[in-house]
Amino acid sequence: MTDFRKQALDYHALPTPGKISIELTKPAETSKDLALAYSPGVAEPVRAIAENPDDVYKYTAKGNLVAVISNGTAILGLGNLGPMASKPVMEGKALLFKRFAGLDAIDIEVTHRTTQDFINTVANIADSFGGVNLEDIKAPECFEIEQALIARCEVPIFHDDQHGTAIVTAAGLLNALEIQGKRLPKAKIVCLGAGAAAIACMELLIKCGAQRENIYMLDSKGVIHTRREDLNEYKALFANNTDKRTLQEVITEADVFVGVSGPNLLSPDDLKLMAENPIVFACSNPDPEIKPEIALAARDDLIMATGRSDYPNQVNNVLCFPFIFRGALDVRAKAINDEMKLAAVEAIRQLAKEPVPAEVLQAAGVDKLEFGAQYIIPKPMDPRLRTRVSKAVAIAAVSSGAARIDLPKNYMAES
Ligand SMILES: O=C([O-])CC(=O)C(=O)O
Ligand SMILES: [Mg+2]
Repeated sequence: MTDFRKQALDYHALPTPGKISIELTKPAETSKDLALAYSPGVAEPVRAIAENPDDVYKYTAKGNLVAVISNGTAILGLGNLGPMASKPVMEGKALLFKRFAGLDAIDIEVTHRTTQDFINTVANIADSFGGVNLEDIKAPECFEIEQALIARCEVPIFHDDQHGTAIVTAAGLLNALEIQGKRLPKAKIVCLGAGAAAIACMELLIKCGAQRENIYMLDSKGVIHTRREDLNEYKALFANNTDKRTLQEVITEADVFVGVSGPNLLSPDDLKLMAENPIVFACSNPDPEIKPEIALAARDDLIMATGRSDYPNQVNNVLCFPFIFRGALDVRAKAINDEMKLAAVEAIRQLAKEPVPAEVLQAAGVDKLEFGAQYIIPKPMDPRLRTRVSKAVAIAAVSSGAARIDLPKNYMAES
């Protein structure tokens, strides 16, 4: 067993199995405490909520609680490994919600027969939470699931692998293009992968100014083009009217490569075909489409990002999901809409242009971080993400009509 593998397994196993637990927020020591916490005192908030449903936010933990729900059908870039194998990732998301946004999160892994079964399960429990983060659910079912749940639920439903990934990709890519002296409306973009993250990333890039006809998406069968007859309705939106069929043909003179597929699918020779000053986001987790050291050896005019914590430029939905939920829950948003997503893109993007505090440099283990090829996007442990992104999202929720309450006083004021 490699050293790192053992460390990772020990981290999860010792001293207590798993990464999360539940703690109490009220005293529960004396008979008096128990009389308040449980019978008979608990009857009082029961009656209050029965009379006024919004009181659930006043008397329970709902307003600070997120459900992280998966069926394990697309765990990271590892594939369909089942609900229980997804549990470490879902606990990991709960850890990140708590660590970065102070939100309590609980993982729920659903075993189901039909897609409708999964939808019913989630819809029937969604009200217990302030919001639902759907995670690692395979395409194309994930699209139908998210749409059905948004229609049925009163709390925000957010498929992280679609929108979290898309928001962070858009923020990083807009900055990388700026550094490379390029513009999104002109950029030729190759997207390797046609799953949840791919479709959502490209749709959001189009909302940010990319041209649909400049996008070449590839699935396991090659370029998605208008003459293919095997496309589902989501892939069909990206069918390009082209006679190019291979990765090598479409990546020639491309400005941007976005990989949301699997490990080692981009070769140094492919990379050499790209236009000058290219941008490569190799975001498959845990193993990118090309390793940064290999990519940078092939091209020195490259801006390179991965989904991982151990290289510069981590384009990973961790920069988004804790904060978009923080902002949404703090104004009791009914949904997470496009206005809120675009506000998150802009807030993440702008933060990378500001001087980096010493504590962030220390946590990142580097002496310097300055907006440029090695620093296109903030670090996950930057505490300003919480204030900036959550605030931008909450304001957008209020102004777009998704919020059920106004911004709290002095919301996310920075000290
Ligand atoms: O977990 C991560 O690092 C990012 C993510 O959502 C995925 O790859 O599915
Ligand atoms: Mg995921």
